[in-house]
Amino acid sequence: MNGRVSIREKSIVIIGFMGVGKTTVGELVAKKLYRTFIDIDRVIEEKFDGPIVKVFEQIGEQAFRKLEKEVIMDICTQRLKVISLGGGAFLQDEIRKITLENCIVIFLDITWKLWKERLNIIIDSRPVLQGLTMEEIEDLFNRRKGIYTNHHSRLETDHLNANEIADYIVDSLKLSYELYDPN
Ligand SMILES: Nc1ncnc2c1ncn2[C@@H]1O[C@H](COP(=O)(O)OP(=O)(O)OP(=O)(O)O)[C@@H](O)[C@H]1O
Ligand SMILES: O=C(O)C1=C[C@@H](O)[C@@H](O)[C@H](O)C1
Ligand SMILES: [Mg+2]
Repeated sequence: MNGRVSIREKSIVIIGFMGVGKTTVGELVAKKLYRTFIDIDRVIEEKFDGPIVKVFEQIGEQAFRKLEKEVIMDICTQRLKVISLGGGAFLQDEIRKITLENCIVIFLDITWKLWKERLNIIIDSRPVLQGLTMEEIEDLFNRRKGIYTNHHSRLETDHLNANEIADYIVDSLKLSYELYDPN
């Protein structure tokens, strides 16, 4: 894919911290835009026929990151998809570069105050959080902010439900299509 792809055809990539709602919102955005939804964690889970926690146990984080990169490099050059990344994908330069070049990258942001209320429902399925103290998780949350600073669009999600976030994304995309590709 090259720079001449119409903005209307570019795949949408959703980034942000673990549990912010990338998978939930991505699926809704895809439905609203009649596009295919791809969740990178799910692709990896299907390859391993088991949850991400098991994948980490079997191959370790380093091999997971390598696989995550390969899957994203392959998928993000496709058009007309909605793609939700894993929360750590943007740690890798090559992933940041290829998605920013080829896709519309949307950063779902959340404050620590709201995010920490969600910890209980996600901790069992997020190996990176397991065994950390609350202070260590907050530190990770703050350090990870830096990797998401490269994006095309940022949305503050505090106090919005997933459907409201998806509607906001769809509306802002339609506006940018009209602005940048009026035909
Ligand atoms: N806007 C929201 N308000 C409240 N809860 C939400 C919202 N969005 C998602 N959730 C809930 O938060 C949890 C995590 O959501 P989800 O799995 O979509 O996060 P994620 O960003 O894809 O995480 P990961 O980076 O680990 O893949 C789910 O239980 C989901 O129902
Ligand atoms: O933020 C992270 O490092 C991760 C987030 C999840 O989406 C999974 O990709 C995995 O649990 C690692
Ligand atoms: Mg997810």
